[in-house]
Amino acid sequence: MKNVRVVVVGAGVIGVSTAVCIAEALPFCSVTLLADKFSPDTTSDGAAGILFAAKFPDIPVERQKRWFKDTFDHLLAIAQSQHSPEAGVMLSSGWQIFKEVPAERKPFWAESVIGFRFMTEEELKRFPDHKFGHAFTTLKCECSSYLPWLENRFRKAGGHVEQRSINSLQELSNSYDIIVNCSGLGSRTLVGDNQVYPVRGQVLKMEAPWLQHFIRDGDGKTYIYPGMHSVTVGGTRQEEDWRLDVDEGDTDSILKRCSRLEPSLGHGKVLSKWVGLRPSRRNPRVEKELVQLPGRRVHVVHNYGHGGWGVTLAWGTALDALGLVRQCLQEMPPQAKL
Ligand SMILES: Cc1cc2nc3c(=O)[nH]c(=O)nc-3n(C[C@H](O)[C@H](O)[C@H](O)COP(=O)(O)OP(=O)(O)OC[C@H]3O[C@@H](n4cnc5c(N)ncnc54)[C@H](O)[C@@H]3O)c2cc1C
Ligand SMILES: O=C([O-])CC(=O)C(=O)O
Repeated sequence: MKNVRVVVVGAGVIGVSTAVCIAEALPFCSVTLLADKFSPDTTSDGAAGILFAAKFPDIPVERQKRWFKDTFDHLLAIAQSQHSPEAGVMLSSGWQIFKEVPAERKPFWAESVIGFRFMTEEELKRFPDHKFGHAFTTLKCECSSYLPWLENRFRKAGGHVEQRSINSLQELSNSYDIIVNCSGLGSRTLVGDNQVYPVRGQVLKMEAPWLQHFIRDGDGKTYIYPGMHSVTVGGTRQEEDWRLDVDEGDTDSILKRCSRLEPSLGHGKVLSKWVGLRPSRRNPRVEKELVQLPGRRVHVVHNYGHGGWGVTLAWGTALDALGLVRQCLQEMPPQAKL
């Protein structure tokens, strides 16, 4: 019998991953995935989905390495299985190039990706504005395929899905024993966290099937990511910019910057343009608290604020959130679990 009621708020890559981890690991819990937007309408759906991350300042690097590696290993198994095309997960090789040698020449995730090395002088000749680079094989996880695939896995594990918007956690406190908050930028209003803010990103999908290797400028503003059906080119990182409409000035700038790195893009065709708001925060919030709501104290597990690295860290932080849910269960009085 299912006797503990858990609700996961948010159906982007963080919420769906977290819901799957809980539903599969804790079969005695009844798990509901509740969100106002599902795939294909979440921020996660438009992400390039490359597994790559910058370091958060205040989280022990060992924990960040685990988040990266747990996600990498989980997605690598999918990329190397018959599920790869349906789940939209594939291996992706290429270069990250720098105009100046970065302070940390080797990123913290270098051991987690495949075949990480510094680029040779010969390879760098292709990029005359750049003087240093990384060559490696990582993964690309296309959420417009991955999220429906993962939602299906959630349903198979007995999970329930509900589409609606909530204005406060209080609306859930009578119906659920544990609330897991994966609402991304929505946490600003849902739990009043002003530390989470938007970083606007615009990308284009292009038809250029001859491109097979990714190229990313180390400043994170210009990148070319070949995918399963098109090439994602970008981008922008505009802090505190809430505009969701396509900016044609950004489109021109993206095409100009990317064509400088890969001149053959001039022969590609723009298929679509997209804007998303990264749910950015100085550090992601992956922690639990006991919240006093009118008439009831409720366990809340937070998992949001992954900025530009949500796809990269989704499975790893979902496993941490699962661990926090287990802790909540241990702290609950026995009758609450009946
Ligand atoms: C242009 C661009 C490119 C990117 N490329 C990459 C990349 O290559 N690699 C990478 O790792 N990351 C990338 N990212 C970052 C990535 O998209 C985010 O980190 C990730 O999508 C965050 O996932 P999330 O589930 O927290 O948020 P979201 O996908 O925004 O989901 C939030 C969910 O919460 C729900 N919600 C919010 N408030 C409420 C409420 N009050 N009631 C009910 N439901 C609510 C929403 O409906 C939604 O379902 C990119 C982002 C952008 C914009
Ligand atoms: O930075 C990148 O290479 C892609 C990405 O994660 C983003 O645009 O947020």
